[in-house]
Amino acid sequence: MCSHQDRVGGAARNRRRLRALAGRRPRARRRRGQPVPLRRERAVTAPVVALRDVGFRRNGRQILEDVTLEVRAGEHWALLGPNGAGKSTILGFCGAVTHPSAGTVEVLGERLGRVELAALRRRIGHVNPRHPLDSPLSVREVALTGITSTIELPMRWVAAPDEIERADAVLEQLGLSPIAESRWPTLSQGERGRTLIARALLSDPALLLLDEPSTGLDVAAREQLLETVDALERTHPDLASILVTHHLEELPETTTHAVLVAHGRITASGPVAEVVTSEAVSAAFEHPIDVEHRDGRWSARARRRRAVAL
Ligand SMILES: Nc1ncnc2c1ncn2[C@@H]1O[C@H](COP(=O)(O)OP(=O)(O)OP(=O)(O)O)[C@@H](O)[C@H]1O
Repeated sequence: MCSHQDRVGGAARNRRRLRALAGRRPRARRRRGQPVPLRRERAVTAPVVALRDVGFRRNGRQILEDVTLEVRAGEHWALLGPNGAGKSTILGFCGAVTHPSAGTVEVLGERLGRVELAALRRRIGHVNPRHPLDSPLSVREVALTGITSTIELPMRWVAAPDEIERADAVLEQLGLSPIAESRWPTLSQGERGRTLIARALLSDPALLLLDEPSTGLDVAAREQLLETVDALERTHPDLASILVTHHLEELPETTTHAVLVAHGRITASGPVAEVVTSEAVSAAFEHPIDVEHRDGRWSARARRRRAVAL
């Protein structure tokens, strides 16, 4: 006959054995008075961007109304819609550039209006194809301006050896090492785009904003840029991104969610396969559009409303 102690010990051993079989670790015992730890799934899925009932009014005109959107770590959103729909204005909130006229915007857990925008912007990677750089900085130097959060290299600023090492590691990741010494004015549009992604990553952001990153790229350069964006899912798994485009062909394969905007309102939002459909896209663009999804890539063909009489 076994004692109570033995039975308890045996039960504990059994539990440990069962946990080991299930590949689970024993739960750490919490002392009385210690704070309850965040559950893993809650910590991982806390929104990186949260827009709630956002409105934006300028010069007596309602530009955005009732915009609600949540982007979480590891999600890659596409922001789609016709010209003038309000995409850049929404991106302006996500990038801590613009304050809303109504509703609330939280970026990286900070409420706009209660935080210094410039400090918040330093934690956001922003890829803008109209990057206003004038000096002939090298690719490595442009990437390093991601650390200083400036367009030009600040006077008398010298990168520390570990910063140069980090910059070179990111350039290597993005296939830019062979042109690390090339000067900005001599770069092709595609090389510039990838250099700006390197610059954005150097600020070690939790959020990456890509504002029409394929603008001005030929079809091959566009594919290289999209490959670079797709690789981020592997190299930066917790990064959240929002990409603005008019063209479904410019959606990276790793796009997880999409939001359609028309006339300042969200017309559809959610997992990309549910949102990027012929019906939803046609409704947002107010035009019949056939959407296709093949081999991970999207394409759209606008139908003519009526046959042209010859
Ligand atoms: N600060 C502002 N003052 C006045 N009007 C503005 C302001 N910002 C945006 N708008 C107007 O709001 C509308 C939405 O602009 P926004 O740039 O967000 O659209 P978009 O979807 O990005 O357009 P596009 O695809 O053409 O770049 C446009 O009609 C624009 O003229």
